[in-house]
Amino acid sequence: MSDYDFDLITIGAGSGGVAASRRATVHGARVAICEGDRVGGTCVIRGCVPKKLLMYASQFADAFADAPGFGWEIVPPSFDLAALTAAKNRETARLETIYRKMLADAKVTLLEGQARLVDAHTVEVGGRRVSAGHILIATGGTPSAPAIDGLELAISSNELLDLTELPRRLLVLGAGYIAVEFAGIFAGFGSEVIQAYRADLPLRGFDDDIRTRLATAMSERGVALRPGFAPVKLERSANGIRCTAKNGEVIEADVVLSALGRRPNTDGLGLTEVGVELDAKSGAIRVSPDSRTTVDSIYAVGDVTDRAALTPVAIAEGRAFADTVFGNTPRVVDHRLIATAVFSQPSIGTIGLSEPDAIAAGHQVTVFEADFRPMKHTLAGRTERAYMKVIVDTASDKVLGAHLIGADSGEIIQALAIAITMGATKADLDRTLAVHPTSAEELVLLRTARGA
Ligand SMILES: Cc1cc2nc3c(=O)[nH]c(=O)nc-3n(C[C@H](O)[C@H](O)[C@H](O)COP(=O)(O)OP(=O)(O)OC[C@H]3O[C@@H](n4cnc5c(N)ncnc54)[C@H](O)[C@@H]3O)c2cc1C
Ligand SMILES: NC(=O)c1ccc[n+]([C@@H]2O[C@H](COP(=O)([O-])OP(=O)(O)OC[C@H]3O[C@@H](n4cnc5c(N)ncnc54)[C@H](O)[C@@H]3O)[C@@H](O)[C@H]2O)c1
Repeated sequence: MSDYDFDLITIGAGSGGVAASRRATVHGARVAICEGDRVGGTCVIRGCVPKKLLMYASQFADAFADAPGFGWEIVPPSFDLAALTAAKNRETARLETIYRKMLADAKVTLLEGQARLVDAHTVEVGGRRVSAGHILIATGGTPSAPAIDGLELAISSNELLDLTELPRRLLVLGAGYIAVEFAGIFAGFGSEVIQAYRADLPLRGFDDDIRTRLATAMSERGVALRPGFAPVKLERSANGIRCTAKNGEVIEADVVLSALGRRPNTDGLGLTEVGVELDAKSGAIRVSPDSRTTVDSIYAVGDVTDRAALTPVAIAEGRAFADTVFGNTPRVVDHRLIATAVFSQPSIGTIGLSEPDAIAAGHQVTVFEADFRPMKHTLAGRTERAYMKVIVDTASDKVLGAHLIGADSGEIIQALAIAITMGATKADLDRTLAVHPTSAEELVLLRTARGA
């Protein structure tokens, strides 16, 4: 028995913190977890889960619009955001109860309150001091607020998820995951959505063939895209909120969503005081590949380290930490091959290198692509197309990246990710029998290289 109260104190009961804490108890560690808000963290309470529930709700708009093509007669449907928000709140409350039970079942002590480091082994939380051999920082991130005059008039995704009244006009600022997902969701609900962003296309860093098709699909679905719009000022107007761009362009809306990125939650934790270094630019905790900070007894995982702000990554980092420190099985998470989905409408699934990144990494590439109208859209009368792109290393035939946009891409990419993580070659895709009739079968029917 050590002199410490616990073997591990985790700060933050979100995706990474809960996963690490539970895994540490499997290895016999005595664990406490501190949480200053709701157990479950961003993903469960104000991120992935409620967002996906809202996305499902939004997709009924497509179903109603498509149904007459399949013989259904639809009386004009109506939508009640207050009813949806209440249902969503019930579900997140249910999940929070499950998370609390999971911690209790694993014998993880929950210490409620904002935690702060006192020294390399001591944490203060809820007016009490507790000590541990190791401390894990898993405090996640929070919406960032760049220096834009009057930005406090805008709301973040946290508040948008709790609206009970549908805005007639919604202005979405930004073009990352959160911006495109919520622009699509609220357009489906029936709001007039304008999405304004600095770049030419949404989703910087994604393959350009996906970005251009997303912009087309969003515009066709009624989201008014305003590229080249760098917001500098928000102010109240007679009819709502007026947002002005650097070039003088003005957009007016009833509600403005600021989706201008997220920053690591490090304020007030006492990190630098005990010697934990932060990255000067991002403010994230600096960690080694095995999640160790600049203080030996303190580790950090998840969004607070700004490696890849995704739930499965936070969970994997948390478990790898626990296995390394308490399970005598040193291992690190490979951040090079991360599959991800953007729940835009239509959704995007992607893994591996984009075409420019593959070329920049020194690969000679062969590109295979399929651009087609999904079968369901024929009777529905939709013009929207689906697109799949597979990037292959010409010399080794290995698949370097796959990029999909179209219905169910967020689902399809998970199965493809298994093959690509195993090192699949294009020949492996070619010898796989198709599942017919599906959209996903196009992935094993790609015969002609682009430009061939
Ligand atoms: C709108 C939205 C949608 C998203 N959708 C997806 C998605 O579809 N798929 C996906 O993979 N990812 C998604 N993400 C990202 C995902 O939610 C995060 O990557 C993930 O939650 C990170 O987990 P974490 O453990 O690092 O932090 P978090 O889950 O943020 O947990 C951190 C916890 O620490 C607590 N905390 C902070 N400071 C203290 C303190 N001083 N004392 C005590 N407790 C503290 C917080 O209250 C919080 O509960 C989304 C994020 C947002 C905002
Ligand atoms: N489906 C998913 O997996 C999912 C969904 C939501 C969020 N997330 C995670 O959360 C992270 C954060 O998402 P996000 O959308 O908030 O951030 P992001 O970093 O993806 O996008 C931020 C956007 O804000 C813009 N921006 C930043 N500062 C600006 C300024 N001063 N003026 C104008 N524009 C500015 C950027 O150019 C970009 O378009 C994502 O990177 C992702 O890892 C994942």
